[in-house]
Amino acid sequence: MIGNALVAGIDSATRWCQVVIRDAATGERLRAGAAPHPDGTEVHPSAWWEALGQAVAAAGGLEDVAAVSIAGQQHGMVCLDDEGAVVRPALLWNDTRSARAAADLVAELGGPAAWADAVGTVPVAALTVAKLRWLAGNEPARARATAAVCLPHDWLTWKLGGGRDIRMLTTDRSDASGTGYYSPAADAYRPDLVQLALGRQPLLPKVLGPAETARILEPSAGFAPADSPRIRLGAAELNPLLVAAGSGDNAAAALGLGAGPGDVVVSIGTSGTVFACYDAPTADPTGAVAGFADATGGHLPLVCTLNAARVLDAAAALLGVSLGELSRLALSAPAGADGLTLIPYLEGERTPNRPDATGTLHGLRLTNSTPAHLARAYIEGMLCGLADGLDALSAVGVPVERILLVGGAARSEAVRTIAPAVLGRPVLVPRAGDYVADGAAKQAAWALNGSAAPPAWDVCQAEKAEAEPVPWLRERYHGLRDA
Ligand SMILES: Nc1ncnc2c1ncn2[C@@H]1O[C@H](COP(=O)(O)OP(=O)(O)O)[C@@H](O)[C@H]1O
Ligand SMILES: O=C(CO)[C@@H](O)[C@H](O)COP(=O)(O)O
Repeated sequence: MIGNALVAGIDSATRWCQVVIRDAATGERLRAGAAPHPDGTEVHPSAWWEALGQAVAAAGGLEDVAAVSIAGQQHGMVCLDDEGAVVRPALLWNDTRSARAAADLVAELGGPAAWADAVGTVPVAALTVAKLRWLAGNEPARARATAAVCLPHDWLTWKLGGGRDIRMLTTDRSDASGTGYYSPAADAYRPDLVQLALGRQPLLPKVLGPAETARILEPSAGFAPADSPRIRLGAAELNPLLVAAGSGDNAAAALGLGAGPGDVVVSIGTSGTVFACYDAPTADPTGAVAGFADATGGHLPLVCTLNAARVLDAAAALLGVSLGELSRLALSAPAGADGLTLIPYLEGERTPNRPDATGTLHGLRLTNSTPAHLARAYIEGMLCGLADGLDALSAVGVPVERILLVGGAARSEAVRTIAPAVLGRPVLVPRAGDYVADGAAKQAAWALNGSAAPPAWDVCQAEKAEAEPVPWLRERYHGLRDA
């Protein structure tokens, strides 16, 4: 029974940390706070801890909160020595230096199908397993010093619990499934694949079930971590704080949105992701669909692109306009931008696996060399990349009945207007919200009340956006993408 208990959900994303505090029984949103993370694809975990402290303080602290759960950016490699000290800055999901290592691992196990069978996912640079191989090959001393390997949400959960003994590290199925050395179909680590990547066996976090508790922090035990006075975790007279298992950020978003069978979430944030809650594991040998686990005990087939909202940031910077003006410009140009097409691989690409690719603008003419055409081409190109993700999910048998469009770029009117045309179906656009943090808050409430299912709070009011599909635009894109 959770009465009027409060729960906190934390989203430790690539570029910032967001904290949301809700009523555990009703789901009412009470307070929130945020703080930025440093830029870059290699970040010291202490920066996440610092930001988490600032975000918690901005959200009014956790003194009155009964349970907390942390969702985090997936795949980042956090290496700890046997004393629990960080061995090197974490390599993040969007760091592509491990592309060669991923290709080597794929070949060494016998090809993409062997990986899809083993762990549901074919390694690319993003996956932790590839980063481990990169570490072994490029920083052997640091590889030898690595006594434990964990993920961003695992590390933060452990820090919240005092962060001393590496044997106390925990993770959950959803985030473990993004390492490349955990099989969500078998619900087990694959130590042989860790051995293949690193040449030895570091300690791996214990994998908790979706509603399990990672730690209970007793006030009398003085649980406020000494190195972060900004996290005001509670005074002695207050109740214990339950720390739930946490999850990967996309799994938390699915939980926060209440995505059900037939729902596909298209999230346009720092990463572009297309994913669905699904009842069976997937094993896509093409590598397009990663066979991740969700945060409820099921599966989360997912396609991830590196080029999403930041493509629009780049377009706005190029044109010297705000994001609002970029949207207005794009909507003033015709569908297809009079032949102007962007292949949006500005950061290389993960799906398709082209880590060294660059972006290309095709079809420039005098008539379409305008800010409006350029704005339209950037948005259409970015959306074409995500539409390919939708096709890839369908190809592995995932039903697509409703599309939920979320993420920072869904705030753009042009994105909301053009998305149904490019994706070829109507989209539901939930009101802008912190769905990852909301999912984490639901998980905290679930662990707290010990019920069979997560709370059914409805935090997601959505509007429908419809448009005439433009299949010719995608055909043109495909021709240029594969040229
Ligand atoms: N109105 C807008 N138009 C286009 N992009 C936007 C708008 N508002 C925010 N964004 C972009 O959304 C991105 C952040 O998305 P978000 O989903 O919050 O991030 P993350 O994936 O890191 O959690 C940023 O690149 C930001 O510029
Ligand atoms: O790598 C993936 C999914 O496989 C990314 O989705 C990361 O989990 C980072 O997410 P954001 O910071 O964009 O939310």
